[in-house]
Amino acid sequence: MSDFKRNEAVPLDLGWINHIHVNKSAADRRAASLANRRTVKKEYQAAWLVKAIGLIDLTTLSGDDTPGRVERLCRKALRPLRADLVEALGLQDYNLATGAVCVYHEMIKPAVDVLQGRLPIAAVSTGFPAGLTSMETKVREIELSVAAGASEIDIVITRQHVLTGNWQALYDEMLAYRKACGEAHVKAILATGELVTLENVAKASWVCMMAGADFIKTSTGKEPVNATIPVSLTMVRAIREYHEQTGFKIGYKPAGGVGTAKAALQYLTLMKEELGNEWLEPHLFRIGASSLLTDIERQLEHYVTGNYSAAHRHAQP
Ligand SMILES: O=C[C@H](O)COP(=O)(O)O
Repeated sequence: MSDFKRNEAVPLDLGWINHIHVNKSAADRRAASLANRRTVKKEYQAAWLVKAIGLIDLTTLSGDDTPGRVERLCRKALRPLRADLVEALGLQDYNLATGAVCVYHEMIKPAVDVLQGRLPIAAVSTGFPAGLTSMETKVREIELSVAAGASEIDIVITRQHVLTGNWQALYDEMLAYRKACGEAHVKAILATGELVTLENVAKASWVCMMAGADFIKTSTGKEPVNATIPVSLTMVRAIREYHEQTGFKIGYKPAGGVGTAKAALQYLTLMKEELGNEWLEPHLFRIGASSLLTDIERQLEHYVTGNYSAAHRHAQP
């Protein structure tokens, strides 16, 4: 991470944005092939699942969240696996924890109380999940979340800017959010399930990166369709090309509906194949998920009790 240079806004190039084209059937074919990949050999899958734990933004974003639930989530984030599993996997000397926790603004304080700086806190701001409060309210929400102790802010973009092709408005919005975040890293949630086409997903990815987003993230988890492999392929290829053109490395966060070890392995494989090992670290890759850790723990338990092959019959990356 030593040569890591945080993204900075670059001028919006509308000529470039308007010419972006995505070959949907090629993306679909590539996505279908990913399910059969053998990049990660079976014997390494347990190690990859342990790695995946460190990439999770362990999330609770429910209307009935309470301080008690968030405190429990944070304790789980600090000790993601049961002690017997840690011992069986030989991980006693490894400081295993999730990448971060992700909560609503009102739940930052209980998270701060438990984590005490040991893990980053990501807060969803800007009128999550629809993002349809006033711009003034959204910017203020970011400022309050940063002041409360969030070091990462997951913003939601205004979907109508994409749906009406108003790229300048999206760029200006993202610039304002990035400025309000200050030193806190900003993840731009595109809500891809509401953007209709992969072309829109690609264009929105580019505009948000050009306006200074540190990460681009698929979904809030509240849209009818959340993270998918074709959408992810489109976004990580935009990240790859943005890096080639500007030298800035942007992180990627699939989120919403990523609930199985099998899905996590597919996303790790995708990142490795499209962007390389460097993008398998928490400063460039997170998986936003509320239930994934439970399934990973279950699969690792099968692994240490010898039932791993059976458990992973359908989980080949
Ligand atoms: O940002 C994270 C998502 O809201 C989590 O979605 P999930 O509950 O489907 O895992």
